[in-house]
Amino acid sequence: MVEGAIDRVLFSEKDIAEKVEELGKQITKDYKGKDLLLVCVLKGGILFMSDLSKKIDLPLKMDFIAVSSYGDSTVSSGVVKILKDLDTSIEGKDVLIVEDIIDSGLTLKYLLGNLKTRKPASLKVCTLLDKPKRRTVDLTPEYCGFSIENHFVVGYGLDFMQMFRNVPYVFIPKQEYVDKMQSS
Ligand SMILES: O=P(O)(O)OC[C@H]1O[C@H](OP(=O)(O)OP(=O)(O)O)[C@H](O)[C@@H]1O
Ligand code: HPA
Ligand SMILES: [Mg+2]
Repeated sequence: MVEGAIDRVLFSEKDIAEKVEELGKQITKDYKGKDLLLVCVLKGGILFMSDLSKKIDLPLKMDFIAVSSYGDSTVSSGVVKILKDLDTSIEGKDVLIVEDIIDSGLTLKYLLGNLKTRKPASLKVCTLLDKPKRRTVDLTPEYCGFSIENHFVVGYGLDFMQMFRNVPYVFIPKQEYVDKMQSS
């Protein structure tokens, strides 16, 4: 069913699993002895956070925040809204934000600014994908799975019109498919 929507698979399940393992090992080293709190940025970060957390061999906590700037569009509106806030205080904690993708950087810029005011001991970012050429604000993640060109990508948490988040790999959708869905 998904096949009809795919132009090209960018990262296979195996590519992703290997990268997640590598990132998990690095984070395990870097956060040893710290009070690690993973903050998943919903909804896109859910699959990555779930897999990544299993590869971090440390006691850690998790919390979730939901923000939105895209809605059903493939272009950021530039206006970021908190749809669901964290359940707990992050004061004194070593916070690692887990994102599926950094595109313009507007979502993260807003989140970093907002979370910084809550006095975490440290605040860093781990993203599966990064599109550095699309950046409109200056921002570099401490941990990044793959740097990609300016493609709209879908799968492994990333949606197109809220669909395909459950696809276990990352793909570029066919332009005809995107156009057809957006016009219907
Ligand atoms: O760097 P930016 O241009 O801000 O784009 C990146 C953000 O946009 C997407 O989320 P979206 O707001 O679409 O919500 P979702 O995670 O629920 O899909 C994605 O998951 C990132 O959070
Ligand atoms: O390439 C993307 N795909 C899906 N959602 C996104 N949000 C920002 N960039 C993207
Ligand atoms: Mg998101």
